[in-house]
Amino acid sequence: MRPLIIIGNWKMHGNLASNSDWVKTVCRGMEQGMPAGRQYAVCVPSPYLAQCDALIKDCSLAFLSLGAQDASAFAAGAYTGDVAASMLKELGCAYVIVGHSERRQFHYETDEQIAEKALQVLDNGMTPVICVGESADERNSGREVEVVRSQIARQVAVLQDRLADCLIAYEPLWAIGTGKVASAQVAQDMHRAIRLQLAEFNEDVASHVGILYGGSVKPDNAVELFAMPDIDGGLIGGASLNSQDFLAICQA
Ligand SMILES: O=C[C@H](O)COP(=O)(O)O
Repeated sequence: MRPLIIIGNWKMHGNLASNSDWVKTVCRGMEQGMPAGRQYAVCVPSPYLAQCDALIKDCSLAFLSLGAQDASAFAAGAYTGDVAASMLKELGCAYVIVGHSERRQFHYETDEQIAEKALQVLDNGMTPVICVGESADERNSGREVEVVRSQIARQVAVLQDRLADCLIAYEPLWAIGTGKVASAQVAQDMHRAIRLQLAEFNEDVASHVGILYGGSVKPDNAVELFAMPDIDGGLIGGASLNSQDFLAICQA
């Protein structure tokens, strides 16, 4: 049985004061009791990892972890501005998002680079959250499954059995930050397609991999999405910035 995993992604938002309020509010809310068997995390901007690590450790909830939003594809070296997976590990991260569509769009990341990043994250004992998803044009021209299959195939080619220790986040680009959530059935259909594709490679990997949905998840649509058999949780952007909304989604 795969656990439900809900991960907030603050993207490039936050400051020292608001981060502290957020973590303290979420911890207080979670201390009141959460549905059993779930895992939660928040992926914060790199400069705030140490701060948020200390705040999360202070509340010592075994089911709440810290995550990062990207890692270098290299272990160390002359890569100005990049952050190595080993550094993220030292700062308390359990999860690292790789290949978010905003990294693909603004930093021209390729599937091959994303797979190398995932390997670095795995080699340092953390869980990569590998993002895939199609654009509105690709869906409108009926190519959504083909596009996502090609992204997944490139991950399989590099990661092989190690995919069993990764999470995949299906995030249709047309649903990110737009308020246009994929219907639960549209999301389920793509999650199913991803799982079937993984099963073509290895049935054991397919049954173990958690596939999260991301794209305009809100407290009022989370229950229906998370009830789908192949949706194993969510990657939450905008709604994770509000501690009460994030808590409500975690409790959905
Ligand atoms: O990483 C999160 C996704 O990009 C979803 O963002 P959103 O919830 O603001 O649509």
